[in-house]
Amino acid sequence: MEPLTFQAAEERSVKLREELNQYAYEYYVQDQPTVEDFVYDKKYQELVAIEMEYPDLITPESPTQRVGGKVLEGFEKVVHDVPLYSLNDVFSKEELIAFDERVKKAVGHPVSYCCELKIDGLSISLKYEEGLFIQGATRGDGTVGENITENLKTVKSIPLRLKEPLTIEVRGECYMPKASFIKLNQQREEEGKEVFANPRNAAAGSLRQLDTKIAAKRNLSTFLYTLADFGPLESTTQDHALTEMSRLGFRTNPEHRVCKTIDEVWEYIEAFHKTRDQLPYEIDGIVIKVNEFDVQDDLGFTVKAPRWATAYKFPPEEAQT
Ligand SMILES: NC(=O)c1cc2c(N)ncc(C(N)=O)c2s1
Repeated sequence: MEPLTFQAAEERSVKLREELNQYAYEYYVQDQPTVEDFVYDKKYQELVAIEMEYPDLITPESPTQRVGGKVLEGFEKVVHDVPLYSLNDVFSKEELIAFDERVKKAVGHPVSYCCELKIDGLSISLKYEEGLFIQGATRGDGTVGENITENLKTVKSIPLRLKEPLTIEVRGECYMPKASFIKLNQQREEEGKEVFANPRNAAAGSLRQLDTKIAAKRNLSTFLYTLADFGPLESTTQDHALTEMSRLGFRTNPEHRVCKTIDEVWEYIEAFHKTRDQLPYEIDGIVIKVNEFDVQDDLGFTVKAPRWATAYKFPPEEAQT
């Protein structure tokens, strides 16, 4: 086939990138692929060939930028503009009711709660400038984390460009699905390497790799759940913020639910305590947040944790006898 002129190559690369990023969004974010792998692979190879012929055509959101390949000397430190808070845990229904009583007493009226699964992964913070992914960092101590942007670029569910050119910052969890964890440990056993104790350690170990090619192969995924810098977004509740993050292209957890009473919260907790083994990812509890952001602002924070949220922790799994 005759090599394309620059003009033709530019037009073709724009179209290929749009198609490939849409396919990847359907597969990795919506879990609803619409094309077979071979369709994706064929178009991907065509884009690689065009970008090799005309490297100036490469853009930051090109899917070819997700394969990793840099070997970093180390991770730079990142100071979080908005600190990542930690949560006060509760371990019983009684403690949960006491949390609700404290909230109602402080606020003076009943509130609704947004309940979300507590994903057993690694907290991450993602920064976007005019829609472009510019920085990804670990939680660290909540104020200072590590810059792991290069590794996070290889995580296919993290959008390299948002569906709107917004300047925002979001937080969430990077995790390894149970199936990937089992496969990875089988491989490591065959290679005589030490196996990971659990998916959380496997995800953390993958994101701490200085060779980004290794992270790219670890099939990590994400659920985003906090708007840290709203930019121009005007969500007034946590539930709406999740909808907005999903609209912008982030992967959010579909199991969240707004509960009007603490009894409803307890029903939600019991339901997932029973069924969590059927989830394709590990959870270690439920996060309960006052849904309305103005009420969150009224309640504020203690030294380290929000007064408007708590984490109900499941008892450690009964040892599988
Ligand atoms: N430490 C924290 O603040 C949180 C930790 C987590 C976690 N591991 N999974 C989900 C959520 C959530 N949906 O809010 C939070 S919030």
